[in-house]
Amino acid sequence: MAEAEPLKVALLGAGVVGSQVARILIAESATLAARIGRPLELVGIGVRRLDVERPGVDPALFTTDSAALVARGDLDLVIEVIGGIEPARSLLLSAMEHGASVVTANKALLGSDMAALSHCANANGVDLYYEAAVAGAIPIVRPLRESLVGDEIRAVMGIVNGTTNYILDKMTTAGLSFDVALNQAQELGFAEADPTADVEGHDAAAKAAILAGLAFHTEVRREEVFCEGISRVTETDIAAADQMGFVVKLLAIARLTDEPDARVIVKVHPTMVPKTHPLASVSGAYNAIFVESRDAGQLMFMGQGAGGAPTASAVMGDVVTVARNRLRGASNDMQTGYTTRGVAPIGDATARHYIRFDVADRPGVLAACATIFGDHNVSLQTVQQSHLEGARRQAGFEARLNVMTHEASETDLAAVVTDLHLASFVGDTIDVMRVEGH
Ligand SMILES: NC(=O)c1ccc[n+]([C@@H]2O[C@H](COP(=O)([O-])OP(=O)(O)OC[C@H]3O[C@@H](n4cnc5c(N)ncnc54)[C@H](O)[C@@H]3O)[C@@H](O)[C@H]2O)c1
Ligand SMILES: N[C@@H](CCO)C(=O)O
Ligand code: NA
Repeated sequence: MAEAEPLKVALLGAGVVGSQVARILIAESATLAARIGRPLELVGIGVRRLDVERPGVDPALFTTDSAALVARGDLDLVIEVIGGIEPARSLLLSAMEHGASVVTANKALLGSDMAALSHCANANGVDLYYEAAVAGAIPIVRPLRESLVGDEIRAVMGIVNGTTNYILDKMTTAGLSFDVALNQAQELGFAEADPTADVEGHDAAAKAAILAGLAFHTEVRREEVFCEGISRVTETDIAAADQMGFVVKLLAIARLTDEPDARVIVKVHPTMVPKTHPLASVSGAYNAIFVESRDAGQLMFMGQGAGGAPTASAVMGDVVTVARNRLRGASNDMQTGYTTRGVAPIGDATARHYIRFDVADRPGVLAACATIFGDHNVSLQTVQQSHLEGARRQAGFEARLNVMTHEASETDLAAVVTDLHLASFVGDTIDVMRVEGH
């Protein structure tokens, strides 16, 4: 009978996440059928190589021809866990054009091309779900897209990369060097094979683009996200932050500018966060997203942002929802409510800033430094001076200044740093870190 027909599912990719998705689809088929109201039938798994042992899965399901698999024309659902831009992009567009709904964990693809994918989903009346693409198992895409859609998001600040959080946490709490902490993250399997995407913030920036788009109902592309990773964060930065009551976290931040036609500020950078802030206590490879909205106030979402099974949990939540939609003959319109807010250049972003530099210890120097800040409209909150001894001291620069500013724009702050560099009474090294949270 037509009602008893299973929903046909294809899986693309059988790596860390895909193998866990396959396991759940097979082992939990009865439970899934009960929750959906119809069985799911896994009809094919697209892989790159057939000569790999994949226990527990019928070998007849595997194919290296993913393009033919998604173009069968009778699929209800395609799950993409290959990663990267191509061939994932072409495969998903083809799947949707052939009438299948899509579930993907691919933040790189969504970060670069959300508009084309959501347009294709709408044009074909199918679903595009991607909970696993941001912060793995943590429900954050659907809370922003559905639960909070009647509210007004003010800001989203998140720890969305497990590898960098692990590195910064171990440098802070165990005194490990950057390299040792990174090696540990690689051994534990959080880091990418080439950890540049983690360390330089590119992975977090793709997730920031997705979060900003969801929070502010607009399209934000990865290239528009200001991105600075953690490779230049030193043990001195972490120790100085600690002394002042802060921890250093790599944050993805999205908020609106304070102007009538508000634009989106979206950025990823190492950030000093007060130890009392909810994000400060997120340790190890955990992820967390802190949301501030008009009516709900402050919300915190925390959990495992990486790993095969946690990420598969988010994929399967989407699979069940999309399957239910399919049975109702409905799809979730991705573009309704989309506005066309611009993304503001990073120079317009404001934050408090921490600045550390060495100066000559003689009369008038502190006043001259204060004048440089004042000349560029940067107001000082606190200034601490300490005397440098021995190896910490550069010839002629005997005092270290730790300065905390009030809120200042990146443009004004950059002008301050340029002028400090030009001043004969300031040493060569000027370290700056942005500060967020209260
Ligand atoms: N691993 C995680 O913790 C995690 C967390 C969140 C999101 N993701 C995302 O999930 C996706 C998969 O990640 P992963 O960790 O499982 O990666 P992975 O490298 O372990 O698996 C990807 C698999 O896809 C296969 N593949 C490559 N080209 C293919 C093709 N043309 N057709 C079919 N298969 C092909 C590869 O051989 C590999 O086995 C990525 O988009 C990743 O960003 C991963
Ligand atoms: N390498 C990523 C995997 C999850 O996206 C991380 O460390 O968070
Ligand atoms: Na998620």
